[in-house]
Amino acid sequence: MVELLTGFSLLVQQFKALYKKNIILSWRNKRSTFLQIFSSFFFIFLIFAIDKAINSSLSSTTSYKNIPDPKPLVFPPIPPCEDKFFIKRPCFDFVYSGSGRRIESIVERIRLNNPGRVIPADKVRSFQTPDAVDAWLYSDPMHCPGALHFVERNATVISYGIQTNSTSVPKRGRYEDPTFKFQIPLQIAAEREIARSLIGDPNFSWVVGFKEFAHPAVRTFSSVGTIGPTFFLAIAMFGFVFQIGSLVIEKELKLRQAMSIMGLYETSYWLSWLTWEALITLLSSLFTVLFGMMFRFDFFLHNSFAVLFLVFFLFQLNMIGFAFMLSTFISKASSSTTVGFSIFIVGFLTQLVTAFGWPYNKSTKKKYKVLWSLFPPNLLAKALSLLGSATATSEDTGISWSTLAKCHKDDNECVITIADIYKWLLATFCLWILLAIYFDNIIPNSYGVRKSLFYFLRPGYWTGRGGGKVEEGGICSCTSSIPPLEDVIPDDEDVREEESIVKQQVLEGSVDPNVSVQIRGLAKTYPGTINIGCCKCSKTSPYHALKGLWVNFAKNQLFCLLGPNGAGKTTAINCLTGITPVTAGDALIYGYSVRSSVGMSNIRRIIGVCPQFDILWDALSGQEHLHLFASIKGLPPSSIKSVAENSLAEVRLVEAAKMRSGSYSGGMKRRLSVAIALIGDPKLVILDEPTTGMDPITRRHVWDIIETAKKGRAIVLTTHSMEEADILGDRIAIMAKGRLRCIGTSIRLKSRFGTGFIANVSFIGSTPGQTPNINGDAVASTEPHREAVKQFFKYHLEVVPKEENKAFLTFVIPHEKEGLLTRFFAELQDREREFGISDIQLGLTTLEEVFLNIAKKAELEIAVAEGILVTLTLTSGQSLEIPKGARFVGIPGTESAENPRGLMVEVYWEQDEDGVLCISGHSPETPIPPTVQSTASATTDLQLGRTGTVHGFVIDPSEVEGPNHR
Ligand SMILES: Nc1ncnc2c1ncn2[C@@H]1O[C@H](COP(=O)(O)OP(=O)(O)OP(=O)(O)O)[C@@H](O)[C@H]1O
Repeated sequence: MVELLTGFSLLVQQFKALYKKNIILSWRNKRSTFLQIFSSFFFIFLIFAIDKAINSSLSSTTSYKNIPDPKPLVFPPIPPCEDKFFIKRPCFDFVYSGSGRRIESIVERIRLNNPGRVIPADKVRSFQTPDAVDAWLYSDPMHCPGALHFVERNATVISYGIQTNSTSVPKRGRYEDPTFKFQIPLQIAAEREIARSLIGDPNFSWVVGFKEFAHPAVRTFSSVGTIGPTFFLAIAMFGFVFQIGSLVIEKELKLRQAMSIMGLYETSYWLSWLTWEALITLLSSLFTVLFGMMFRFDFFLHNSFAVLFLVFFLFQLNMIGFAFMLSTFISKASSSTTVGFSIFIVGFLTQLVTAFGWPYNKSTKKKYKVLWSLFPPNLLAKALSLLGSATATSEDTGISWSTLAKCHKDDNECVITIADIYKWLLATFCLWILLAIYFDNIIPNSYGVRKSLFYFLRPGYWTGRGGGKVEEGGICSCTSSIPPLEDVIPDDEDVREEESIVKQQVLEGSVDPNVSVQIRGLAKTYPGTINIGCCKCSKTSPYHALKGLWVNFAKNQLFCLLGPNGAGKTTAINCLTGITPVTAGDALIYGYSVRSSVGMSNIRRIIGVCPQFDILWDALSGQEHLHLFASIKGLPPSSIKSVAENSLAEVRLVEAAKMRSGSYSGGMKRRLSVAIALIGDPKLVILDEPTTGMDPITRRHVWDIIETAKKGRAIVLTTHSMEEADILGDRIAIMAKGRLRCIGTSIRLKSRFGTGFIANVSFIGSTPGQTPNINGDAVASTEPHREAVKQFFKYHLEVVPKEENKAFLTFVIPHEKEGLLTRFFAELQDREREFGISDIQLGLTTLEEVFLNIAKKAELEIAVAEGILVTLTLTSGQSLEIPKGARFVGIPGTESAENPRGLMVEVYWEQDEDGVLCISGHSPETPIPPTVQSTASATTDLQLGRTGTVHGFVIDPSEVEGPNHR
């Protein structure tokens, strides 16, 4: 036997294998990995394009340009009113108030002497008083950019006033400056003409020049700092959505569960994802900064490379941690895009709020800052705004490693620095990871299993001794009380005997060395839950899926568990593999208890499981699956390759070894699952319906593999194929409704539960060659023959037909009549012509029949216990209400002189595809035999039912068939 790795070396091996799996998955999913790493190029290009558009709209403003040597602006003219942004036509270049000849002449000269353009007379409007101007401006807004108010005080004094619309109005991204555009030209014109008028020289030289400061270009708008947060959030969203998707899909497809059963350490699992995503994030951040530099943004060129890189890296890492945490709440991978989109929208809005200065200012309380900083996009917005304002002008040197913890010298509202943001991002990242692990443990998994809210307070959790204790049901739902399980003594003698052997061994504390698994009264009740929703409460009642199993599985043997759907087979397997906790009882696997966490971790090392549904990664090949599971199992690294090769050869997948399992056929997937279950030489192999979906050739091949695998180990197999059970099973048990109904070898079951021999008699005139005429004469002619044959069977073998129709009769002949059969059939054959028989078929009972009988019996048991009534419609048209499952039913009111005890029918029951019992037909009405005690007169069941239907009365089959008849 191979020595498996343990402890730290196993953890490292598992980590490496999972890390490799993540690399392969990312490589096979190139498009999303490419987007994760390089999407920054696209977004930075967008920022670049937006920046260019903004720059071109700002290029006409002087603040944008470097002005080392400003030009003087001489005689700025009064512009035409149409030049004003947003003007209503007709408009006036200016209006004025004041009266008198001198004022009129001043206005006249302003018009005529306007530099470069004479202002037309109809473009100037006069008013008597300033109040009149105001009234006009108020009632006709936006028809004029400025007004002059003249007052002639005396011959040497003329005063004037100016009004302009000081609102700076934007147009196509530019702003109008009313002071320079309207106010100053009006002022110069008014003063010039007043001076000339007072001096009396109309040509008096009046030169006024304006000159702005020499200044470097000022970038009051940082594209990266302003629109960057949204774009960089979008970049991070790729990684965020892919990460949630990857984690949830492994949960949804139960891949994680499968790895856990194989003995996967949680630490390896989380570490493998974390380190891989950290690497992708690192590359993505590196390229973000490099692309930013490539597009020559001051933001990227002037701030230190390391500072920028850390901002993007820590932010994206934080988002990955956030994704880890959110993934614990999501159960469907398809929801990850919706979650990502919602986070993006919320992030966009909160980043807007952050950009407006809230809550990172001195007046906002600290608690709001703390709360706000818990959402990573807000920290990014703040960091980018700090880095943006640190590179606003060419004078600003940006933020370097040494100024990381310092506020910008002009920032009076500085409450947070880049260094603080780093600390916040790191701290919240750790918080998300811890919360992810915590929620992962306390939120019920797909089997409804979770740990208690305070599981981490148990010392056993940290020491590995007793920390595996789990609970069932949601956190916000209370489980209803579980009704006790009644102690039922099994009907079947073999099951009773098996139970007493196990109980005896438990009592004596003796361990049979030939026993691999000892199941000791294993019971499983799924707790009913009361889910308290916002509008209504939903309640489910507890369900006893396993009602106390006592059984030993021997070594070197295949134990086959059969049972109808819902019998509890998978539940039993899940209890053995630790997927679901047991409610009562225990199971020892090679001496280790499934109830103890230490026992369970030992069990995981010695079992291999092929689950009911294939649990495989579509993107991994068969070979990669085997390498991964062999590593998780702890096989020494040197042996993994050869073990995988042998396994592939065993299941005939060598040629498909390198093909992705997504392209495997159903049968190939099942074979791969069987190979995974057998890897690492497990001492107990559990195969849950391993041959489902296989063609007969492949199935036979897998049977060979299983047969070979029996040596040296115990195998538990569940199947719905009776042939498979018959061929492979050394011991077979049939379960129904959570209990073992029978146990033993195939032959024993057939002889005990098989109905014996089945004889099928068909009649001349009913076969295709002898099709009856349209009136059914030929069929009608079989009636006397059928009666004669029935009498013949009744007389010689004491059997009545199990099934009959116009074409044939089916008789079940019990085993004890075996001795009479040779003579009986010889005679029947001799009288074939006389009886109008066309064919006689005789067959042995099959395991399938045993199965159907047991399943039906269990169903009847439940039906009788529940006392459900169903309606039986007789051929006469009369309806009877009878208990579900009743076989012989007496018809009330049929007593006559001829039949003093009345008439009865035998009801035939069958199970539909859901296993529910329904009536398939009934025998002709026959007189109730005198041996029957319970008749209509003896029962009180004669009254009319609720619906007015008559109740039939149940007759004990033993009274009809006699005590020896089964
Ligand atoms: N998590 C659960 N919560 C409540 N009831 C459950 C749960 N899992 C299984 N059951 C119920 O327990 C019963 C046994 O289910 P189980 O899956 O063990 O049957 P099975 O014998 O494996 O059937 P199949 O042949 O269809 O696989 C079923 O009635 C099922 O509805």
